[in-house]
Amino acid sequence: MNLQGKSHEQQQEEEGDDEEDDIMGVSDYEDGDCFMDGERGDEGDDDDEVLDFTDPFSSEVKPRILLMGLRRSGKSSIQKVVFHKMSPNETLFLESTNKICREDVSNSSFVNFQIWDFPGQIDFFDPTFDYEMIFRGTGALIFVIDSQDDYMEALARLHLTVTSAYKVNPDINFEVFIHKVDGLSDDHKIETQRDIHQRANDDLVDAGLEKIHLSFYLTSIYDHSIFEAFSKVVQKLIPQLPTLENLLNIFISNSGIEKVFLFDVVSKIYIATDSSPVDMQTYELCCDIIDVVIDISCIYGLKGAGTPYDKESLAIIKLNNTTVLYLKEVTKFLALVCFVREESFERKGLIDYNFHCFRKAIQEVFEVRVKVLRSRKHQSQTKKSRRATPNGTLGTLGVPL
Ligand SMILES: Nc1nc2c(ncn2[C@@H]2O[C@H](COP(=O)(O)OP(=O)(O)OP(=O)(O)O)[C@@H](O)[C@H]2O)c(=O)[nH]1
Repeated sequence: MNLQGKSHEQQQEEEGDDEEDDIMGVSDYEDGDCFMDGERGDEGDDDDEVLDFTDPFSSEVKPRILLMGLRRSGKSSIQKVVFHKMSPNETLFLESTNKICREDVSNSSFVNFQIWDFPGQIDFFDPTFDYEMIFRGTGALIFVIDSQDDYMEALARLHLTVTSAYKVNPDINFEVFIHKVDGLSDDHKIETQRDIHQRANDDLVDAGLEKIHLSFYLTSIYDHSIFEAFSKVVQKLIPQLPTLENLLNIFISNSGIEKVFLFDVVSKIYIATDSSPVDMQTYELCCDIIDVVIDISCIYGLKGAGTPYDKESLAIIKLNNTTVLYLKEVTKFLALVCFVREESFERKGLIDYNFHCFRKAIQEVFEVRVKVLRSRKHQSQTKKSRRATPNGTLGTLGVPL
C-alpha cells in the first residue's frame, strides 16, 4: 500500500492555460507530458470558496430531509451512524427522541441539507404541530420501517404521513427505508420488501392517490446499505447530478478508468458516479479507502489545529486483483475514488491531468449555483431595504436616511 497522506509536490500552475484544459484521451497521451500529480496550482483556494456551502445565504435553498417513522424504528441511529461516525453497536444506548431534532449537515459536509429527526409518537392531529410549514420546505421524506417488527402499524402511519405531506407539497420525494434487515435471511428480505411495497401501494390506490411514488430501500446500520440508500436519496436532491455524471463519464472514458465515485468524505455518501452500474463491493471498498485516509491521518498525521482531510490528501492502494484504488481530494468536502487497472495506472500523469480538468469543470458547475444564490440574496436585501426606508427609518446598514 502506498499511502501518501500529506506529501505531494505543490506545483505551480501558470495562469491562462485554459486552452490546455481539455480532457486528454489515452491516444493524446505521450510519455513525458508533464501533467503531474498534485497539479492544483493557484486556483486551489478559489474552489474552496466556490464550493463552500457554509455561506449563510445558501441556507435559503437548503433542501430538507425528514426522517420519520414509529418509535424505535432506528431514525436516530441512522442519523448518528451516517453523519457522526457512531459505531452501530453504540446506538443500542441511544435514548428515545422526544422532540423534533433538526440538524444542519452543511457545516461538515458537501451535502447541503437539513435532517429533521421526528420522535416516533408525533401526532398529526395535534393542532400545535404545524406540519404544513414543515412539509412545505421538504425535499425528501424518509420513512423508516422496522422490518424485524410487525409492520402493520408502521404502514398505516406511512400512509397517513405520505398523504398529509403530499397535500401540502406534491414535489416531495418519498423514500421508504425497510430497516434493520440485518436480522432477516435473504429470502425473507425480498419477501418483506415485496409485501411492504404491495401493501403501501395498495393503500395509495384505495385512496385514489396512485400518482404518489414511493421508493423502497433495504437498509441496516450494520453494513453499507444505509450509506448507499442515503446516497440515492441525496442524489435526487442535487440538481447538478446529470452534469456531474456526464463529467465523470468523460473523465473515465479518456483516462482508462474502470469506475469512479465522487464522495462526500464526512458522510461517505456518494454524490455521483459514472453511468456504469454500482455494485456493493465496489462501494464498500470506496468507504474503506476513505476510512483508511481519515483514520491514519487522525491517528498519526494531525499536527495542531490541522484537519484529517485536506488539499494534499491522496491515497493509492494496489489490490490483489490487478486493480488500483486511487483517492484524490477534490474540495474540502469531496473526494474522487477511482478504480483503475494496473496497466492503465502506468499512465498516472494522464489521469492526473484529466482529474485537474474535471476539478475545474465541477468548480464551474457549482460557480453558477453560487452566483444565483448571491444574486438572490442581493435581490432580497434590496427589497428589504426598500421596504424599510419610506417612513424615514433606518436603512439596511443602520444609517439614518
Ligand atoms: N438490528 C438492528 N438494530 C438497529 C438498526 N438501526 C437501529 N437499531 C436499533 O434500534 C433501536 C432503536 O433505535 P433509535 O435510533 O433510538 O430509534 P428511533 O426511531 O430514533 O426511536 P425514537 O427516538 O423513539 O423515535 C436501537 O437499539 C438501535 O440499536 C439496524 O439497522 N439493525
